[in-house]
Amino acid sequence: MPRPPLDLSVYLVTDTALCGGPDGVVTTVRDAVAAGVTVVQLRDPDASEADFIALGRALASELAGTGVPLIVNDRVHLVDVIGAHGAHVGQGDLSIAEARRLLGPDKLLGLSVSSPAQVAAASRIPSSMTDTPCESAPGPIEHGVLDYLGAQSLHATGTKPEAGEVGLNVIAACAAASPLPVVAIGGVKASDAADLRRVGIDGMAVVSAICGQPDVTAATRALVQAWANAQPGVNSTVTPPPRHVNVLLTRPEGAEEGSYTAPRPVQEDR
Ligand SMILES: Cc1ncc(COP(=O)(O)OP(=O)(O)O)c(N)n1
Ligand SMILES: Cc1ncsc1CCOP(=O)(O)O
Ligand SMILES: [Mg+2]
Repeated sequence: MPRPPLDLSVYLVTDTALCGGPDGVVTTVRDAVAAGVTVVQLRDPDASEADFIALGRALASELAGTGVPLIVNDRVHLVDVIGAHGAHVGQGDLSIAEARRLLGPDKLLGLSVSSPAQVAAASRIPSSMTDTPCESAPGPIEHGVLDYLGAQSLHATGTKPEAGEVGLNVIAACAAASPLPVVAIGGVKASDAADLRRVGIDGMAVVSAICGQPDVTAATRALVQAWANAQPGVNSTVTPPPRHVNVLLTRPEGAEEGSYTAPRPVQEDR
């Protein structure tokens, strides 16, 4: 089943320590969503499995009825346990084939990239995802395996120093190379909105621009306003809607659940 289109414009990635603990994460998410955040990712690499599940469930219940999807960082196997809408994985995490197998066809899946080469690699077809492997065949992006990319890092950031910094030109090249929406992450502030929209990025993923801010509502509104005021560039995939909306993953009769075959385009509007 095709997933609904995603509004990535102001994408909050949580940080439990910066928010002052799990209760602070819930409060931050509540205020940020009320102020216009469009996606929430639960990220807590240090949490125990039990604490991660408890916080995830609290966020799922907080987000119920808001239309804002909850994305689980790294721990794809917990998406259903938590009642989340999808997962985000990086280059060093489990493969997108395995992530999609665990998620099934209806959940959202994002992948981190740091270069146009990684966007291209995500577009190459793993033989596990098709019964007709072929060099020129469409890859996971066209197959609807992925929903969006997270391009990192715009700026060096104290939140994740090891992520480094690639700068605006590389972020722009990732957007240009991608048929999927791309959200930028890494030191992103409201003042980056104009540059990011101009080069075709579809949203701003932030941790410290919201988490730990003295006024989460005001900080979020500043991001939302900056994004709304910025002009979209030529590569933006926001308008018209992303192609993946029109791609259907099919499971042949008798095939094991979670196994995938080539998608069937159900509508072509681009
Ligand atoms: C939206 C978004 N983009 C990139 C990342 C980074 O993911 P990853 O490279 O796997 O690093 P960790 O976050 O797992 O430390 C992200 N989380 N979200
Ligand atoms: C999770 C992650 N991945 C790349 S940079 C980053 C952290 C971004 O945090 P901040 O928005 O505070 O710079
Ligand atoms: Mg990861």
